[in-house]
Amino acid sequence: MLVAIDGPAGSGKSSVSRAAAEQLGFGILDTGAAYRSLAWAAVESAADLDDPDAVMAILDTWTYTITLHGPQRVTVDLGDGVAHDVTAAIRQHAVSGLVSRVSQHPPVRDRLNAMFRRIVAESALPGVVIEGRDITTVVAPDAPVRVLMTATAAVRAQRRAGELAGLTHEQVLADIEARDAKDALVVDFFTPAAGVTLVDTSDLNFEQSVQAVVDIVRAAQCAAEESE
Ligand SMILES: Nc1ncnc2c1ncn2[C@@H]1O[C@H](COP(=O)(O)OP(=O)(O)O)[C@@H](O)[C@H]1O
Ligand SMILES: Nc1ccn([C@@H]2O[C@H](COP(=O)(O)OP(=O)(O)O)[C@@H](O)[C@H]2O)c(=O)n1
Repeated sequence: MLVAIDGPAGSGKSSVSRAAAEQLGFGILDTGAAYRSLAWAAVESAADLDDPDAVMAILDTWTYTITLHGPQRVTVDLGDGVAHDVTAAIRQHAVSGLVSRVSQHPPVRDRLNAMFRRIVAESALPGVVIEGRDITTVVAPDAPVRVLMTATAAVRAQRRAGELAGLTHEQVLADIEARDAKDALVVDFFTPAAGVTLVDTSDLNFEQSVQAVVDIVRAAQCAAEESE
């Protein structure tokens, strides 16, 4: 079973999807990690992040891996046979500020979307939660469970501020609003598409958010069993 989850920065998609996947015995594919790794790779190769051809050239030569269960581990081989562990590097604030520049290119998105579908198809897991910005609409529009996770900008900034030492709430709020605005030029992750369930986590704690997703998946599993 495929569970598609989208949402803006700090809505809880990654952490909630991971915990829900664990409870369900499913894998988890964090698609943002690939865009982050691509931005990291572009900087590492001194490529122009705004030039789609330069970014596509990296996709032609790199080898990207990500774990679908257990602790997340992400590696990038830039073509020289060395698999760099970028798990921590791609979470750095500097990388977050650059990702929208590589994710804005339509051919880059097409290539990564094909990679995401391949990773899921080859996983041989009973289910995979796949989370990002355009999973419910572009990557897996036919997924039996599709969720848009939201929270107010202030709540999202508060959650992120807890992770980013040294930045004020105002700085974090300004950063995520700027990134969301740039990302939203390419994909709409603020309004649920037809058939997508909205989960607003503004007034939910972490456990309640996880439970909301697990409940939606269990209801879909029951409905599928009944129709068999
Ligand atoms: N419902 C929630 N209530 C409180 N904290 C949450 C909730 N959901 C997520 N968090 C915390 O907020 C932070 C950002 O969540 P994350 O999953 O990284 O968001 P996203 O992937 O949407 O950017 C994490 O530290 C996470 O533990
Ligand atoms: N499906 C996706 C996932 C991420 N992204 C891009 O990757 C960036 C990082 O995504 P992320 O999910 O790791 O970001 P957070 O919401 O965790 O901060 C986003 O700001 C988008 O630019 C995307 O364009 N499409």
